[in-house]
Amino acid sequence: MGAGKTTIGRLLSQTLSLEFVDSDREIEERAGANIPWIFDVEGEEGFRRREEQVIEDLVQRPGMVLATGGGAVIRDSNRNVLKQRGFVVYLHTTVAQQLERTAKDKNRPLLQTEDPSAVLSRLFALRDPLYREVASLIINTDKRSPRAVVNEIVRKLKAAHWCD
Ligand SMILES: Nc1ncnc2c1ncn2[C@@H]1O[C@H](COP(=O)(O)OP(=O)(O)O)[C@@H](O)[C@H]1O
Ligand SMILES: O=C(O)C1=C[C@@H](OP(=O)(O)O)[C@@H](O)[C@H](O)C1
Ligand SMILES: [Mg+2]
Repeated sequence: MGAGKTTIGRLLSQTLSLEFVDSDREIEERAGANIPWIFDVEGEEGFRRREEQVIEDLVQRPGMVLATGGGAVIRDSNRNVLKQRGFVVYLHTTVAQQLERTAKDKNRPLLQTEDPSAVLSRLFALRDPLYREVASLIINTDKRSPRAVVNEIVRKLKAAHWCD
């Protein structure tokens, strides 16, 4: 959360003239409800079920940029299809930077707690190995503009022959 998946994914898609989809937005559209509502009513488990279905569907589409939510890597099935179908970029970010970037946003239910820093640190410890397992590329986003990050991703995509 706050690594910049949505922001950088959108900018990357514009740069490459590809369709952009954010799995969180797709979940909200299909549910006709926002993420805080889904967490309230169905719990995190209900949200993860929806997320798995949406990712399974979206990875079938060719030639697109997909931004997932930060917890998508928890499920083996998501990691498998992402790895199989995509060039996966892990946007690596420190907890301090994540905190700064998410502080004012009330739309992340997991961070609506007394101590979001502790939550982010715990999630980072659990998820960092999973992001590494699925990543084709790891990029540090701390103190770097979205444009600089996108330019580096494009360079690496070209080197790996994923785009011209
Ligand atoms: N590299 C960056 N530098 C500065 N601000 C950023 C950067 N990437 C994202 N942001 C800002 O941080 C916030 C969270 O970004 P977002 O794209 O929603 O992250 P994610 O989808 O990974 O949770 C947004 O306000 C966005 O403008
Ligand atoms: O890390 C997580 O578990 C989550 C991250 C969120 O997406 P972003 O990573 O885009 O903020 C969103 O999917 C949901 O609030 C849960
Ligand atoms: Mg996002």
